[in-house]
Amino acid sequence: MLGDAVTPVQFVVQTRGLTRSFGALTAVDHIDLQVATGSIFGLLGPNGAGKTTIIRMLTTLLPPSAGEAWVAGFDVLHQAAQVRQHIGYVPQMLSADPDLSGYENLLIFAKLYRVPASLRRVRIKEALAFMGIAEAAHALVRHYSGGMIRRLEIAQSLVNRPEVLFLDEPTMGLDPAARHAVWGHVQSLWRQWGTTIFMTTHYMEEAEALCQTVAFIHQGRIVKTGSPAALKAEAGEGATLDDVFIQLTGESGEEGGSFSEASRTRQAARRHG
Ligand SMILES: Nc1ncnc2c1ncn2[C@@H]1O[C@H](COP(=O)(O)OP(=O)(O)OP(=O)(O)O)[C@@H](O)[C@H]1O
Repeated sequence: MLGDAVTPVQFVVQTRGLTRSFGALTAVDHIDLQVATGSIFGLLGPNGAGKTTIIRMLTTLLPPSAGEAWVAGFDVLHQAAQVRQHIGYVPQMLSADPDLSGYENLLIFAKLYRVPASLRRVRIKEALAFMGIAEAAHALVRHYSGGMIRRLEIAQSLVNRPEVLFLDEPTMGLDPAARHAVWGHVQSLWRQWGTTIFMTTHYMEEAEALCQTVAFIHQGRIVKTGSPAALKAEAGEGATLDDVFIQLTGESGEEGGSFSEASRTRQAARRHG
């Protein structure tokens, strides 16, 4: 929780040789990462590059096959409970219950995170207001738009005031207006609370709008790290971040069957059928 860390750390996420295999497949291959405390960091890469697997290891949901990782100063393997107390995680898949109100969904998360009963109401109201959905707090989530559901899911992860917030494809399947609204709320969260954001995205425009540092991952390996501006300059005059993506991975960030498929899945799911 904010202000609750044992010692302030310069790098709120650090990995050394982090590796995860599934049978013969090495999905994440000896990753060394350092994410500065208080920054917005973007992990970029094509479908199947290993982004979600990295997030799942950093959020203690999946044990590494080899290597080490620390989040908020705690070892993900040996201090998993402490890591969980200091993070929020918004997965790609839907995590809100459509048959409950927004308030009720947040109450479940507040209990899961063991927010003291006396603080729950305040924390929930604060998170709903922060994400701009206070007025819909008592409506059933099945009546929310896709953008509102996404903002609710982020609000859910804020009730324990996380030091680091992991967002896996935060605007997947949203229309441009809803996407911009999510960006605005993520930016104010970062500005006002100083929360470190660790996100993945396929949208290069999103990475440019939000991230100070990005790392490109391809076939389980980090192939380039830097600021969007520096990487574009290095790629050549007039290069866009999409050009950098194509140069490094041989694929386009926003096209391709599997991405479209994933996007459709999220769009279909966002209104809960
Ligand atoms: N539980 C699992 N069992 C077997 N293979 C897996 C498992 N989880 C992921 N993989 C494989 O590991 C590789 C990396 O997957 P991962 O989901 O991390 O990629 P990604 O970059 O997040 O892609 P996406 O954008 O589709 O989420 C893929 O080849 C995937 O099929």
